[in-house]
Amino acid sequence: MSKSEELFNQAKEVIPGAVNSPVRAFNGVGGTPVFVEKANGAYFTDVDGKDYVDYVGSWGPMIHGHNHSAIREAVVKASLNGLSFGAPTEIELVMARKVCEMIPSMDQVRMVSSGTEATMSAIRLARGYTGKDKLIKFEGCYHGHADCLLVKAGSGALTLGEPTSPGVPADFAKHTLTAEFNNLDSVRELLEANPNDVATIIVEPIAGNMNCIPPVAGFLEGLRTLCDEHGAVLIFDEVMCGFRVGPGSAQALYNVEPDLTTLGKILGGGMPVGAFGGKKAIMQHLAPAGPVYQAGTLSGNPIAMNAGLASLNLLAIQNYLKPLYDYTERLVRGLQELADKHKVPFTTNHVGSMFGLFFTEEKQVTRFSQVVNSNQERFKQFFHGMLNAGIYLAPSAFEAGFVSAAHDDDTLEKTLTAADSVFSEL
Ligand SMILES: Cc1ncc(COP(=O)(O)O)c(C=O)c1O
Ligand SMILES: NCC(=O)CCC(=O)O
Repeated sequence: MSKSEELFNQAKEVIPGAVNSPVRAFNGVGGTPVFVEKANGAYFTDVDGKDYVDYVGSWGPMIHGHNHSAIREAVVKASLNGLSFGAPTEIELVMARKVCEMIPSMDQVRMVSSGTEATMSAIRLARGYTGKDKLIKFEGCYHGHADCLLVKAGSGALTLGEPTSPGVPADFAKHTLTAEFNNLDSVRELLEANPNDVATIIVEPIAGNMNCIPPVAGFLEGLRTLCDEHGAVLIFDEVMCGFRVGPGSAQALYNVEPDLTTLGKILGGGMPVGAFGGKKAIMQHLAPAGPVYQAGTLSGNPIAMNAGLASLNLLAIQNYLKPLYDYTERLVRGLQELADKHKVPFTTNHVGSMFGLFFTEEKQVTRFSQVVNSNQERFKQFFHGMLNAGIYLAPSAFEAGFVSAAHDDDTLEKTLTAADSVFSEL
């Protein structure tokens, strides 16, 4: 038995499903999750000493590669002054200015400790600001595990077959309306059927929790217009795509300004950080400036802020993201060529350094239903073949993949060599 298997069996005794977050389990692909010992650059090493080229990157934060010296040094240096104070610090001001400067639609920002807290708080704020209760989200989008957002959710909820979680009271879920991603008519219908009731529309501007689906032309612009027409707050959940598709995030890439933005992952450089922010007129409703309550013992934690600032500062380096985009393009093109060579029905999506792989006859995937109908069995075989060859992809067909600044020609060659052999056996 491998050490991972041994640890997995022991962990099942004291941790539900042996993991502290369901997506880490291999329920969607079968088998035993790999227990990690350490990580460096584009690789991690498991407890049995095997190295993997990592395309999960801790589910997004590791855009600079694992164990980046600038971030590690920022953490070590900050830790010498104490770990948490529960009182304001200068680094919080520096970090807030940095975020608002990089994302100009954000006049003000509040730091939290996870993406879940960010979206949950942004929704409460939108409801408090508008005095309305209903929200619109999109089937297959995941915004963390707050009750009102675990309705037809993506990511692990979808992988485990419980997109609407038991434990969410029907009285809460009834305020959550779900539309189809990339389908403006489905949103318009909901708004018309619920006049003056919709507080907010929350969307991942690039869907990354139902595999990877970019917005079709006009979709985000259309949401902006519909929100303006119906007095609803537009929230872009950029927890995943924020800073990954450009320093200004998806809203800069597509040139559409939301009212509120939620952030996480890259924002903390690997430490637990989330944030929400946006127009001052809305943010001023937040306690203690206004009446909508939101709080956190460790919010704005000095170690996390220093790690996050180091992460954001790296993104400011000239042309920093270009090599990641080039790598991602070469990766998906290479995989497509190999799939074609071995006559495996397959297509890909990518934006910036996010990508999605689909085992399907469809030429282009733009809708949730196409993802759900793609060949899950093929994905599982592909996943395990790649894992065996030392290439770590997300253990689910409903997750985006990520490239980091540490991926290079060598990791690309390893990946494509492995894929050539795995596709040949599908
Ligand atoms: C788009 C999006 N929003 C919110 C979340 C929730 O963030 P967290 O897991 O940090 O709570 C995630 C990922 O988990 C995400 O991908
Ligand atoms: N795309 C899925 C996530 O980012 C979630 C990570 C987690 O729940 O551990």
